[in-house]
Amino acid sequence: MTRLVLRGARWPGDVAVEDGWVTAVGDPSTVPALPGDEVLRVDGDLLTAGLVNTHHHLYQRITRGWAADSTLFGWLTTLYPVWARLDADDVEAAATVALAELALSGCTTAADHHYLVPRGDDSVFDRLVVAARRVGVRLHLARGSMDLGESSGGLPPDAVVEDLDAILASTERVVAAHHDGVDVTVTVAPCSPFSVTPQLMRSSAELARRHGLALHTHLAETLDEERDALARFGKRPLDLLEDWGWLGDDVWLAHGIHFDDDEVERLGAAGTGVAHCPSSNARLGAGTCRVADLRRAGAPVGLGVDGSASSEPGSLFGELRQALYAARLRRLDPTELTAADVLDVATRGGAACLGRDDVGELAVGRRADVAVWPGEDLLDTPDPLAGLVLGPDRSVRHLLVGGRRVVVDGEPVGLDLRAARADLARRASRLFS
Ligand SMILES: Nc1nc2[nH]c(O)nc2c(=O)[nH]1
Repeated sequence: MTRLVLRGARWPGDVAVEDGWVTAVGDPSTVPALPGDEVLRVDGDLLTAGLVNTHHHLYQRITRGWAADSTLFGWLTTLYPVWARLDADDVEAAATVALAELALSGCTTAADHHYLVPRGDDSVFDRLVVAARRVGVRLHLARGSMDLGESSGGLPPDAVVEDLDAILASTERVVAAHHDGVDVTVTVAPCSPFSVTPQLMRSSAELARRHGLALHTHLAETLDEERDALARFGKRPLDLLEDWGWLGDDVWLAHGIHFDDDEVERLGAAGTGVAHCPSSNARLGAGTCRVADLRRAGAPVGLGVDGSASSEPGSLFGELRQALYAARLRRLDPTELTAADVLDVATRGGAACLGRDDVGELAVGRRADVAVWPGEDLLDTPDPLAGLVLGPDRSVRHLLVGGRRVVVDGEPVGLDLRAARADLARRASRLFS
């Protein structure tokens, strides 16, 4: 197979890619020209490992801007009935646009927590895989689920929850149909403490461990969630999680904001990861994740966009700066999280949350998932990575996933994004007409 060499980058130098893997990184003497090389000039640009998005709800790209000033519970109760009207075509259309936008923002691996199965139609999971293959991004398909409706004390209306047995059977089907652990990785992902039964949490852990799959759920996102857990169970969310057998290094949690010191230590000791979603947390007034404390305690922390209904830009690149700002505001300390720290969270930290050691680093022996960031406006900055994180919003010039070109010259390959957005806008307007 032809070797592809990216030449002329300001950071970290030249990169060679063969058969989907990085085979050399460094100055031109480390990556000498070989006959037959294909060369991609990236003069003055900055290369990073592809960013890893550890939490998203791709379908929510169809409901941007709803319940704009609501808390999580108000936002959810406004949107559940709207989402109940979606069908599998809507989900595929929304996922296609959301994934293309993620790719443009440097994301090569995306975890999608999909817990909405309208009218029991679990072909939505097949459609998410279709969308990911069309765009070319690796998918961690978190088969979400809710089985605690309003009539049983849950937050969601009964119309959007599923039956426990149906959830487990469907999860088995989705694993058999799609899990390969490289391009598509299935995760077992009951939704949140106020939308699931303890039986679903325990059965999901059993199913996941039988197949060697990871577990994912929302936890400690809001004080409303904490009050609900205390009222219904007399326990804090993390204690419930532990009761359900979920405290382990095969688990990562979305948001993970409201942890006390002891809980931070327990998460670190267990190696349980946290998907930090700074824009969504701010948009919903949920709080600020203790990113630096969790990392110091040994818990993997990754970055997540969350759905575009609570994080409208849908840009993983944008979350880098947002994470840095949030951490510094929380502590009133500009050294709390550096640009290098947030890049580490968005790459190696995210990969660790997802249980992967083949992605998340631009290094020999890792998969060739590479983001090429335009660098011409950063030539006057002494620290190009700080300039990248702190600087203006940007999209990738090119994006490689396993050496495949997914974005070229700022455009998704093989997808008419303008037409896909127009189709999605038509579908979205139907929801409020
Ligand atoms: N930010 C979000 N939090 C959630 N909790 C829950 O149960 N669903 C959601 C969601 O869609 N977004």
